[in-house]
This record gives sequence, C-alpha cells and structure tokens, in this order.
Amino acid sequence: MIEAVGLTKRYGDKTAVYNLSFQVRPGAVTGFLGPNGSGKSTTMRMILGLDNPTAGAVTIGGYPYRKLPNAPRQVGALLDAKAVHGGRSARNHLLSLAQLSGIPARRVDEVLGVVGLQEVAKKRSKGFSLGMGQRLGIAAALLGDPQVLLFDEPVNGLDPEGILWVRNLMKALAAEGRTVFVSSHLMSEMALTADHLIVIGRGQLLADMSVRDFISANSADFARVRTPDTEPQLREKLGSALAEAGGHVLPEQDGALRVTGLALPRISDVAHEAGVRLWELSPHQASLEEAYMRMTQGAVDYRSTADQKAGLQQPLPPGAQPPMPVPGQGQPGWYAPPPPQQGGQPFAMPAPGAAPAGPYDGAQAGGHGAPGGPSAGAPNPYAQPASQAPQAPQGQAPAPAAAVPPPAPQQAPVAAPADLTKPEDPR
Ligand SMILES: Nc1ncnc2c1ncn2[C@@H]1O[C@H](COP(=O)(O)OP(=O)(O)OP(=O)(O)O)[C@@H](O)[C@H]1O
Repeated sequence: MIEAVGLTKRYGDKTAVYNLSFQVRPGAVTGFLGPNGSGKSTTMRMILGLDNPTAGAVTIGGYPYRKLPNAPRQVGALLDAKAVHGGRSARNHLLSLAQLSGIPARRVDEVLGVVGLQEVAKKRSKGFSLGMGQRLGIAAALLGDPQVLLFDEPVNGLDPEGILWVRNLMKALAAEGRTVFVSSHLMSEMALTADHLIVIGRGQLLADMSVRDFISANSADFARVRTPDTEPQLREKLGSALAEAGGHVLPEQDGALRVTGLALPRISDVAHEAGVRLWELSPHQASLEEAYMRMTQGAVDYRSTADQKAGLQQPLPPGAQPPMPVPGQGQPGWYAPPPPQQGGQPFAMPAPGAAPAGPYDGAQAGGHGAPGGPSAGAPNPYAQPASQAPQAPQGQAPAPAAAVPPPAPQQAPVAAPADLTKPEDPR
C-alpha cells in the first residue's frame, strides 16, 4: 500500500502539491487524475524518493522509498519513457537495469515477452516508436516483479491497440493483488481502467473514491426531450410547462431540451397535459468526463484563450442564473455534452471495472516465473502473441524511447533517428 500524509511540495514560490493525504490499496487499479500541472508527476516522484517533500510524508508498505528494503524488487515505475540510453538495445537497457538491482538476466527475456518486444530486443531503442518506448518503460517497471507499480501517463502517444493492451495489463496486475497507481489526465481512459480514483487539482485533493461513487457524486441524470422540429412553438410551450412543474430546463444545440429534476413519466404527463407531442423522451447520465471537467473546472492552470468547453456549454434561457457549484455534488445543467448523433456516444457510461475484450487479452507467452507470480508455464496474463508484437517503425520519424525503473539513473533522450539495421552502440 502507498500512503501519503499531508504531502506538500514547494518549488520556490510555486506550491506543486499541498497537504495531500491518500492511500493506494493493493488489488485495484487506482487512477491518479488531474489537469496538466496539477502535481501528479511531482507526487509520483516523491513516492519514489526522487523528490523530497517540503512537508508531510509518503510511504510504501510503511517505509519511505529510500528506506524500503530491496526497493527495486518491491516497486516498479514508469515515469518518463524517453529517459533511456538510445544507443543501447532494448535488451541491454533492461539487462543493465537488472544487473543494478540484482535481478537475474532470464527475467529480462520474460519481461520482453510480456510487453511484446522480443522481436526488436536487439534493436537500439532510439529507433523505437513512441509506443515501443512505452512498452520498454513498462518492461523496466515489471523487471523486479514488484508488488507496487506506478505508471505516469502510460498510454501517452499509444495507438488504440497499445492503449487497450496497457489497460488490460493494469487490470491483470491489480487482479494479481498488486498495487497499481496510474496517472492520467484522460478521464475517459481512467473510466475504463481504474477501480478507484484520486483526483487532484492545483496540487490539492479533490476526490478519493471509487469510480462508481465518483460518477454518482458528480454527474446527474437528465432527460432529453424533443418536440417536432416543424412546430417550434411547441418547444417553448413544453419548456414553460416543465419549468412550472418544477423541472430545470436547458436548450441543447440540436433543438432538444435537457431536463433535470423531473422523472421521465412526469415529463410525459406534463407534455400530454400541455398538448405537446414528443419526438423524443430519453434518459441520460452525464459521462465521467463531464463529471471530471465539472470537478476540475476551477483547478485548471493552463487554459486556451478560446474556451474549450464553450461549445459544450449551453446558453442559459433569458433571465436565468447559472446554477451555483456545490463542492462534491453534481451541478445539473452546468453544461450539456454534444448530442449523441454528433459526438458518437457521449452519454455512454462504461461499467467500472468492465474489461473490454480485445486481441491482447490473456495471451500466450510463458509464465512470470517469479515468487508470488503465476507458476512457470502458466499463461501469462500480460503477454501478447508474437504476431501482434509492435513492429519497428517504417517510414515515419521515430520518437526517442526509453524506460525508467525507480532506482535507475535517468538519461538524456537521444532524438536522432535510428537505423535499426545498425549494430547497437558499444557504449
Ligand atoms: N522542478 C520543478 N521546479 C519548479 N516547478 C516545478 C518543478 N516540477 C514541477 N513544477 C511545477 O509544479 C506543478 C506541478 O507539476 P507536475 O509536473 O507535477 O504536474 P502534472 O500534474 O504531472 O502535469 P502534467 O499532466 O502536465 O504532466 C507545475 O506547475 C509545474 O510547473
């Protein structure tokens, strides 16, 4: 378990993290969410002993990281996939990390299989695509077969297949009873991956709750009602009738009305009594993304001068006041997401913990082989078939790639494009 108590970090005048207290428990994926610059990476660095707190403390299994016995075997982390010696092959990079931590060489080949990099194991990592670099970073994190894993934005730059693979990997690691702490600024991804959420804004705790509780505490049920497009006066009439009946009514961009505060049968009755025909009456729930944006709206450091939410925010009816934000509660009608036909499935809410089926689910490579892991020869839940291993990039400019397990010194990224056919750099 990871436990932070009153964790605070200041850089000069800048308070990056303030009085943060939380626990990250084993057996679950805990999503660590916050807008850019909210202090996620700073918190992770403090957990890993790479930065000292200005105040407070954070422990792993009761110890500060630097006092943890055999830390590399207990904690694995992916902080910056670009921090790797690009001249080294993937295998040699992992081998050097393994040697530093007293991890046997055979484990290097195991983790290369787990992340699907066997075929490019001898290639210099500076020729790796961003996704391959992320996989190498994940391999480094898994090297010590640790019970506690931290991943800082692990899906950054990954393609949909890579994202799905990472998602399933996180879930599989948690299902084995490990502590999995994953930072992201993408609520939609966390909705699919995490069981529990810790949300911060401007370095302070905004929420610490299950995904399910987060949704119900921060999103509101609402109904969409459409009257015939051909008779706009019916829409006005219905809007007034619903407001009189106690509903909160907001227009949506496509001409429908968003109604909160009235159950669907009541809306139907009100429409019937007002003599208004309906073309649509449907139940919806605000998405997790909406809940997150609503919660962090006051805690965003960097915002475009063109408000990104402007297109989502509905104009209020003449004379109406915007609803007052209530901390920890939903704010019905604060804005409407795009209607389904424009934005795909904006209201669809993934079931927390539901593992999407995919080609990378529980695959075929060999066992983990380490104490506490699956027995030798058992199916490896993280692995993917060799045929699905990522290929060396063709044609496109390769991104620098690297991996950083917690104890390893970070190295400068090498940005030059690589020739994968060349033998690795002897350094
Ligand atoms: N070494 C540093 N010196 C000064 N300020 C720093 C340092 N590291 C981080 N900060 C500041 O602390 C704040 C939190 O940064 P941090 O990188 O932890 O946020 P984050 O949530 O990880 O952001 P992102 O999602 O963009 O990666 C930012 O305002 C950042 O500029």
